[in-house]
Amino acid sequence: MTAAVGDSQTILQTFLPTPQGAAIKFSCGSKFGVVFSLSTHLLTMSKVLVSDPIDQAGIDILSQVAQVDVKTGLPQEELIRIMPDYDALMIRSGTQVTKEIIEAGKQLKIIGRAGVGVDNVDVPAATRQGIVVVNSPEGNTIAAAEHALAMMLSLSRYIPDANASVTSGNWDRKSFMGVEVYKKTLGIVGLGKIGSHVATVARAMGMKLLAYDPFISNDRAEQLGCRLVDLDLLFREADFITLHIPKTPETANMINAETLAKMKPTVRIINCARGGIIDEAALAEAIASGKIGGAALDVFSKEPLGESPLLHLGKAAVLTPHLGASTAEAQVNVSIDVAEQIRDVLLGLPARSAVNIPGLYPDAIEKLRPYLRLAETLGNMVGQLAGGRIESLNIRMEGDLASVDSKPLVVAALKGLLYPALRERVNYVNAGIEAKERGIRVIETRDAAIRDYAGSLHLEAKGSLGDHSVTGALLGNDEIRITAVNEFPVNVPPTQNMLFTLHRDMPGIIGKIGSLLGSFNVNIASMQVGRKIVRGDAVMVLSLDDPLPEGILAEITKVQGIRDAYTVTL
Ligand SMILES: NC(=O)C1=CN([C@@H]2O[C@H](COP(=O)(O)OP(=O)(O)OC[C@H]3O[C@@H](n4cnc5c(N)ncnc54)[C@H](O)[C@@H]3O)[C@@H](O)[C@H]2O)C=CC1
Ligand SMILES: O=C(O)CCC(=O)C(=O)O
Repeated sequence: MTAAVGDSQTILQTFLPTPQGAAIKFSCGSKFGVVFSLSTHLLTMSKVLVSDPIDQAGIDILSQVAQVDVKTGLPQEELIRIMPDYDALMIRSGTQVTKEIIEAGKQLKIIGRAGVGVDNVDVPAATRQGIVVVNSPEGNTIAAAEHALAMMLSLSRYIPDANASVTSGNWDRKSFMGVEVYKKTLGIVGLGKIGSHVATVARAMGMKLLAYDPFISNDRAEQLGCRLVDLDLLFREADFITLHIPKTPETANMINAETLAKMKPTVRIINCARGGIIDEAALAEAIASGKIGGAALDVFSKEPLGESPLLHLGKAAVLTPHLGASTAEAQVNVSIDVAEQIRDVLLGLPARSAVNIPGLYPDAIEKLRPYLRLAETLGNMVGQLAGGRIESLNIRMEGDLASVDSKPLVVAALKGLLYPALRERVNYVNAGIEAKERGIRVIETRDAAIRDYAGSLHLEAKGSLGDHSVTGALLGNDEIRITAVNEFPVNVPPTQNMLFTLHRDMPGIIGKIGSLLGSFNVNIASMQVGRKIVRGDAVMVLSLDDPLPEGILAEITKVQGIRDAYTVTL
């Protein structure tokens, strides 16, 4: 059930994921008011669990709209136990959000990661359950880049060991002869946000820059003063190598015994990205045996690190406990960024940095919002017309829509298509995956030449009970119009209770349907017939004030000339 006050109604119906309850927006003087969940007839405030240390700035934002419980360092079993109470979970890198925790989150609508990497969240499990996962893609970029640079300089000048030596009462100037970074070659693996900032600063320090990133253009690399090369060449030529990539199946163990063997014996490796990108045993062995110069590591395969050969490498290794994002500024940034998104989702608004909603970025949403409603309505209608098992959904973007990013429209159409089967369990997060799991083939086509309306959408569902199509467009003020049903032209707004008939266009048929509905006390609000030729096949679309009583469809199909009849409830 979804209930809303004032203008938030549409937004809530459209965007609130898995609303086991309903969200109500109240105005109470603060910017957003308070969010309540209405479940089993009880009005309760939304609850957010913060399970890692998060800057107070974010907690203050969340407290305006929800009850916030800060409970850090909880064991998995305890998290699983308390998860059913919460609508949102906010974390840093400490909490491992496993499938079990997600499945326990029966009310959970959003997981907010106050940082970049979401590798501590089982995103596929969250997606499957329709839970939005958001992160803060830029809040700690500078902090992480500066940490990598600090690590590079610390390692090249042995600062941690020199400091330990002085604080132990020594004055040893011979043991800490370092190297300069000026005119040395820095190999940057991953030229995204953090890698780019590292490049900018390293260039200013007079370093020569090589970069490997298969998803970055030569132009962008050139702008940053980097030469894009293949990984092999980067490994062979770099004096320093710094990693700024996510951990993925492709990047796991990217630095291993074999790749280490290609590197200069003086090379120093910096990893402030993710543990597991380096084979730690192979790295420790390469440093201990003098095959490479050293390493500075902020991230590890297992955190906390515990016993490891990396602990016994003296000044050739600089280790920090995942501090890349640990600056006052970054923690405020990520906390606010993620708290705002959690607040928005609890209020039924879209999240700006959802990692598991395909193509639904704020700009796209704003531009497409009326068309998303259109796609969802048409999906819902065509699904109900087709009935049975849907084998494929063909979505044709027509007119102006032929040139827009179709992903959000496809997701919206699938959400509508699956709504009759899954009700509130389907949302923008899981519509794609739910369709795929049901074996529904999605075919997208475009036709800019169809110009009956500025932009229209045509959906055709092929299913076990037959094929049906609906076309729709928007009138000037964003009003939805159904403009064709099974290729028969009509012009009707969608309404809550609709009846469609496929029939032969012949005298008296409309009257018969009217009388029949009247005999069941069903009031007709409007009626329209679409036909291509006089006395040929036709479609009748009726808007009804009341839902059709049980059994009446069968009666309608007995009327002479009626081939089929369908109800659609929106
Ligand atoms: N130590 C810490 O506390 C922090 C660590 N990080 C980590 O730093 C890493 C980079 O973060 P951002 O720069 O914000 O991400 P980003 O997404 O802006 O950049 C990542 C880059 O890696 C590239 N890439 C992906 N797969 C690749 C592959 N197989 N080979 C080469 N390049 C590949 C992408 O094209 C992209 O340009 C992430 O793993 C993130 O989790 C981020 C913040 C703090
Ligand atoms: O939350 C943290 O301190 C870690 C940050 C991080 O690793 C990330 O943002 O990817």
